[in-house]
Amino acid sequence: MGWVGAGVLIATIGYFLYRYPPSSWAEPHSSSPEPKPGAPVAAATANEPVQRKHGSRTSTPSIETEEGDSQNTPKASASSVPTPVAAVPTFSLDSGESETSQPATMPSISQTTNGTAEQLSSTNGDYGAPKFEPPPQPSLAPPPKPQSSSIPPKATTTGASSLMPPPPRPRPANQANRFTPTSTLQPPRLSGNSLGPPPSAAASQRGLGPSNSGSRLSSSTLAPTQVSLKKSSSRKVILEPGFSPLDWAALAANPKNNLRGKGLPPGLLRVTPSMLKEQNGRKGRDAWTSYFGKVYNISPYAPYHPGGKGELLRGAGKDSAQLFQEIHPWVNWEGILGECLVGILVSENDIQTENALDAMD
Ligand code: HEM
Repeated sequence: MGWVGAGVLIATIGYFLYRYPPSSWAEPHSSSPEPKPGAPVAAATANEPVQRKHGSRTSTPSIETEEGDSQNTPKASASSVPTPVAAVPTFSLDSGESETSQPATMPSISQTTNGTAEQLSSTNGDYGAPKFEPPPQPSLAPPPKPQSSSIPPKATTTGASSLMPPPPRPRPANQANRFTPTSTLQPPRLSGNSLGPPPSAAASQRGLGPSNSGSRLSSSTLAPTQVSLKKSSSRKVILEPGFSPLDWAALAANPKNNLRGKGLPPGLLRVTPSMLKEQNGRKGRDAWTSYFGKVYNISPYAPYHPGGKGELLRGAGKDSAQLFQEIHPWVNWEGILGECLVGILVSENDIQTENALDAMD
């Protein structure tokens, strides 16, 4: 296949040389719009951007690109080979000094370069935009030459296929759609530069704190205000040394301490409401309280109560379930006062019947 392709290539080249002898190539740079490839010209003018973008898909565009710059020429010539008729004229321009044959296409380019904005606008909407006159080659000539004025045209014309993307970037948003890769690349950069994420994170923190400056925010985040608020709202008391929760745990862990109280018989007592009422912590008596049918001696725990002795004794001689649940339902009552269990709460009638039964015996 390689030999066949080479043969075809050679044949096409010979055909081009025969049809477009080198003498015609020698024409000066002057923009002489030859009407040879009328159809290609139109396509070139209108479709310049498209051709460069899409590359070799459209035969006409590929041809023009090849002509435009020697850089892309080799491949272009090969690709154009398949289309013998239309592609031929444009090729001749590519190989040598494309100025002669391609002027028609080039003029359109030059105009576009002059008014890049116009090109962009037209290209943005539809590529079938009106055909521009052919002052193209001038634009081609400038690119190779380092002329100041030629600089803008260079980008559009010579590098058209490759360089086209850059010019469109800044101006029209429509082009961004075309050059999806470039456009996509830019947005991400912008987003990264915009520091969207960092601000958002910081914003969240700021949101938590007051609307102050960063430094203030940091200090505020330390939450002196919140802490102070908790302190002010907190009803905890400063416990005396040796009365911490750990100290209480150590005390309760030893059964010899007899946290139930002195002078009580072993086993659970039947405590009537009247009996409970008498155990209010006054006159040297221990303070008892009931909690869901059980009676506890809370006097030993009073100095260890984080809420203070006074608060704890609010439940002395009565049921403390409501107070307890209102203030700190998360506290494990049984875990703390398990060793202080005195008995179970019974009604007065139960005690009377029991006493009657005992008397009968
Ligand atoms: C029955 C009447 C009681 C009252 C009126 C009472 C009241 C209080 C109060 C006002 C506080 C401070 C809450 C705070 O500002 O954070 C507190 C804390 C506490 N109380 Fe009581 N209390 C009672 C019974 C008990 C009992 C029987 C126990 C043990 C079983 C107990 C264990 C605690 C504990 C562990 C804390 C600390 C809670 C915490 O740090 O989150 N209290 N109590």
